[in-house]
Amino acid sequence: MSKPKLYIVKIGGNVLDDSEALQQVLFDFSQLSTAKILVHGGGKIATRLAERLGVKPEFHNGRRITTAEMLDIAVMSYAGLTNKNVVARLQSFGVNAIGFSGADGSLILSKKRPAEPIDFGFVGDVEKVDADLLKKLIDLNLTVVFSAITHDGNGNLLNTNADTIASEIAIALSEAFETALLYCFEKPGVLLDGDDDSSVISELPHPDYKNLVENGNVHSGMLPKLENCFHALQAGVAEVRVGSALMLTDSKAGTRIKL
Ligand SMILES: Nc1ncnc2c1ncn2[C@@H]1O[C@H](COP(=O)(O)OP(=O)(O)O)[C@@H](O)[C@H]1O
Ligand SMILES: CC(=O)N[C@@H](CCC(=O)OP(=O)(O)O)C(=O)O
Repeated sequence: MSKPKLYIVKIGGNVLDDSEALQQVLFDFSQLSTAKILVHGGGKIATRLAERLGVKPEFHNGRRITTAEMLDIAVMSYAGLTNKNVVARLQSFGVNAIGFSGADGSLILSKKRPAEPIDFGFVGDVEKVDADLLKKLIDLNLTVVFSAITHDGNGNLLNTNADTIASEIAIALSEAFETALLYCFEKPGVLLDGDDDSSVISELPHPDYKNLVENGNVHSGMLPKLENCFHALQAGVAEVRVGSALMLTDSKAGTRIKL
């Protein structure tokens, strides 16, 4: 018997930061007729909140260093304001959305990243996703909305990259579902030329990706995103695409990642 389809859709910081773009992506998400899970980031919003609160955001090679103060802000911003806004908007579209961090129901357990070679602070690497509980929530017709916060099982919350949360959830649910992992961001796909939106690469197999990295066509946030994509495919996720909200209504939109 074939498995039921499950969409895991991740929305990035620039989309969350643009009220109209967010409304469109959430509406399109609400129209998916199969089971679905939403994962959101919000790095940009947390950085702005930190600045407003007089906390200096710190980064190493573009990746956030989560100090104790920054962790508090991340929890307030991701698991609080952003998560609840997304849930409320989905409710307005008739989706029975329920917002969680990884600590809720212990849905995502993580481990604090070692301080060597670089100390990223209170950052968690995903150890376990409770696929059974997620499946039960899906069976209840609930649409889970995850923020980028997990826990270590010892009472500590940890900041966890939202792209990684999305790929680990997709992997954990791939036994029970035919999983489609969609990374929605502000561009139409992986671009050959970052400044030219018409240069979308429609299919990206791993050898081509390696060439793009060598030639500098793919850089910064797109590097870990694509690493998550290939990891997900290797671990049994059926379909992985990167692109704009158009992917939710058009199966040909965005960049299809291949092994
Ligand atoms: N070849 C490429 N095509 C598209 N975007 C790219 C490319 N190389 C680097 N990028 C950058 O990657 C960013 C997306 O990564 P990131 O900011 O982590 O996404 P998200 O908004 O999902 O968190 C884009 O905003 C863009 O600046
Ligand atoms: C550990 C880590 O990288 N945490 C991310 C979580 C938010 C996120 O992933 O947001 P985007 O998807 O909008 O980038 C951060 O604090 O920036």
